Amino acid sequence: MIRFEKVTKKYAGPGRAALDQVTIDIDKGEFVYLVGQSGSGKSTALRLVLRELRPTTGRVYVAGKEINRMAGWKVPRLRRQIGTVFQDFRLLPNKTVSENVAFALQVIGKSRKDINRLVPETLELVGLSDKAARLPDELSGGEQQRVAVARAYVNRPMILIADEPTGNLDPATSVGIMNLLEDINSSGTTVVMATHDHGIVDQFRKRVIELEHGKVVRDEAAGAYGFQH
Ligand SMILES: Nc1ncnc2c1ncn2[C@@H]1O[C@H](COP(=O)(O)OP(=O)(O)OP(=O)(O)O)[C@@H](O)[C@H]1O
Repeated sequence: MIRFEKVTKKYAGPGRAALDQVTIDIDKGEFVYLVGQSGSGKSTALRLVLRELRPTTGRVYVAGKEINRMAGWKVPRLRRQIGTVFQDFRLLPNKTVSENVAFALQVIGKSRKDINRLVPETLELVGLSDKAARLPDELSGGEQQRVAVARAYVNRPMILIADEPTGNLDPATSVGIMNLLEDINSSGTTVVMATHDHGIVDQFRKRVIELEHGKVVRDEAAGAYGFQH
């Protein structure tokens, strides 16, 4: 589903490559943690999958297509198949919960009929049916992140990318978000999650890919957060 083939990404300016000859293969339906210290290259890897960046050398494949070569007009279609969740939620403050989730479908031209079916169904899935008419600032952090997950998943993407999704949440709330991500993963969506959250990685064992200075130093099925921590 996602393949990095000897991917090197060097940003402009001096300094070492953010990713250095990285080869990774992630199958459909996997749940993978990307771990590593700040600056190790996790966000760069995620941005390459979204084609927000292109590799300096090497190839990135998503669903069998080499996305660096993909024509620009096809990129929105690629991104439509990838849901994203971030540490800071990124909800639209003036839209209700329901409108935030609906907006993700409106911008890709879904019909009113589909929107009216998918939004309540997805809010139910994340346990927020009763908060549909609230504004984001009337919700707890955990609830806001549930809205963000609903928004990422409402189009049933083949891949869900989560960059530090539990970074702003307390441990109990984080467990709730992980349960949701696991449910989404069970439906067949491939989940790639960059995280510093030792507790979560150790509790919800999944494949762990560890980066250090832009290189893969560990790739372990059902791994712990790290040996050194
Ligand atoms: N837009 C950019 N321009 C130049 N250098 C960048 C840019 N983005 C990231 N870098 C550098 O690339 C390296 C990898 O950064 P990246 O953000 O991928 O790491 P990370 O593992 O996601 O870190 P964090 O856990 O802090 O989010 C770092 O040295 C960083 O300073």
